[in-house]
Amino acid sequence: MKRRPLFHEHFFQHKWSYLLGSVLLSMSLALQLVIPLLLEDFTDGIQHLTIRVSDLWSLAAWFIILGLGIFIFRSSGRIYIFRLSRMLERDLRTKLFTHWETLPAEYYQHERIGNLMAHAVNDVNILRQIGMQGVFQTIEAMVLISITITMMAGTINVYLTLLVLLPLPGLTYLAYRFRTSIRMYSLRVQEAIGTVTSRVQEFCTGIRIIKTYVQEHEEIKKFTKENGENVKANKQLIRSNSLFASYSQGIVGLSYLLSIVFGSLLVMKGRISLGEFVAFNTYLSFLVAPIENLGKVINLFQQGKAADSRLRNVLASEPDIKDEEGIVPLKEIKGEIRIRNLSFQYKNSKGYALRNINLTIEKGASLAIVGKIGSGKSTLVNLLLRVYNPPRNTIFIDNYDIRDLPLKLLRTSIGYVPQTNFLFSSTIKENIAFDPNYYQDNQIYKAAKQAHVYRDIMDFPEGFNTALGERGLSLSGGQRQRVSIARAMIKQSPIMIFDDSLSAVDVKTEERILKTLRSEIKGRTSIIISHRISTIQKADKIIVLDEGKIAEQGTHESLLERNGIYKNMYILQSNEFTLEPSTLPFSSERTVRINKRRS
Ligand SMILES: Nc1ncnc2c1ncn2[C@@H]1O[C@H](COP(=O)(O)OP(=O)(O)OP(=O)(O)O)[C@@H](O)[C@H]1O
Repeated sequence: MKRRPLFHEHFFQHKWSYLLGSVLLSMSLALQLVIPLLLEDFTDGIQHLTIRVSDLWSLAAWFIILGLGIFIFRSSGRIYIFRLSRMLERDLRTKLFTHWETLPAEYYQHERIGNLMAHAVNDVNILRQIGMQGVFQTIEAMVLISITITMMAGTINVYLTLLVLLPLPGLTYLAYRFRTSIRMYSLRVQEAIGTVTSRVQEFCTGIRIIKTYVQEHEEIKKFTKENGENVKANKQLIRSNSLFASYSQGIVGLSYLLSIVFGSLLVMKGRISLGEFVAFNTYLSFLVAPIENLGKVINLFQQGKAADSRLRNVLASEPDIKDEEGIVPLKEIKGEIRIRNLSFQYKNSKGYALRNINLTIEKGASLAIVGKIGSGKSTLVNLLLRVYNPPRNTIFIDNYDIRDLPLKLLRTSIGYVPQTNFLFSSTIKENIAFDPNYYQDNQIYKAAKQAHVYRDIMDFPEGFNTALGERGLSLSGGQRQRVSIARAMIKQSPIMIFDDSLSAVDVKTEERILKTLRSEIKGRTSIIISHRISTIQKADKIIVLDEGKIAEQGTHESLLERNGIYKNMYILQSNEFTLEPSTLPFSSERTVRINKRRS
């Protein structure tokens, strides 16, 4: 279904508030239009010497009263309308953020962060400006132009009014002519800002690599080029906007010229009084700003249209990983996992990441996955978590196809420590208790102790309240991993997944953590991925993945008997160097060389 422009949605939702704001603003404009009438009387009074000193005082009093009235109504109308535009800004950002949270991981692989930021910042800002200046100046222009023209024609001279208005339809023509170019250039500006923002974001994230690889110059070159594109796009937009504004002023100037020449003639012929001539030109001066603003507003609406359509495109992207129709209203998961004939191919990839996987993990059992880099280990757990959707009828938990389980239940039932440990810019405590459930301090401390990071945290200046991230403390790789483990442990989930979660800690710490984890996760189903045999050798079952297939499976002992990939890995990682090269399975020169080097 085609979605209504976002600004329309907001406008209709708040139509009564906008009406009230318009009424307040219109009242201030109506008061403003009394001024030329006072000036007319005053000028005619001076010309005919009928004015007295007391009239001057009353005129001054009128001006003060009018000024106060204009001030009160205008500022309250302005505050009212501007407040609505801030609400629009808030609602749009919330809508975007909420929508982004529903989108799958895949979406973020294809979208540049800079583009997403440009949507959240620039596009939303443009729509806010429409709600602010756009609405305010449109109301002002419509009210002022219509009443002013009525006053000019009704109270002074209809022919002179028609004459000075003659050039003004040219403004509509101009707006039409510039419409396409302004919209096109503003789209280019927004895209260019997206690119520059992405570059800055990438630069900040990768600053260490850039410096260590001495790529500063190259990065500056790329940035300068993209920044230049941004300036070029802006220049084109400014050129269009300026040309439009200058032509508009020319048209307004022509109206003035006509008013002065023909108005003076009418005064000389006695068809209008000098006071009326002054009042007429004052009215005309009231028309200049709104007519000019109308031009700017038309351009702003063009930019808004582009921003609105970009935002609607973002909001139209459908999350393909969501609760599907007919989900089983299960409340709890026990933890038996069955995988049947699972093959999986990423959308943008040619080959299969997983091929014909068949596997059962009993409730409470532990499974270890080893395999070369890129053999499909993380893919398997990502499918289990439905970060990507597995094909139907391939992965079952407690005999339910995971596609039929409520997504929230599935994910809250899995304590997951990912390969890349992301910590938020908040306190350590908040990073550990990162879950919909509320946790007491002692539960947080317990999880930290289980992950063997409690002592490290207590050594930090503010313990668990120490801030991490941009303006806080940086943790070592091993500390990050252990905080991530604590985050997963606190959930007490029936299924635990550790994806290469101990790679950054030394072997001794690893041993201690594993010992604690084994006793803490007893009775829960666990999956441990690792490149280190030492991490996984005590698992109930070990599978060896090779190019997406299960090449071997069994216990540590049974796999060592097989003289296969697992045993080869074991020997390579083992510190036993007494083995003769001839006894090594797949013994290669490289294996022998490594062993010699070690000894
Ligand atoms: N999002 C993705 N899109 C396309 N291909 C992907 C994606 N993620 C992984 N792959 C590919 O799928 C294959 C398996 O990757 P996966 O990350 O599961 O391997 P892994 O065994 O976990 O590797 P590692 O030990 O390095 O973590 C690889 O060939 C990888 O390039």
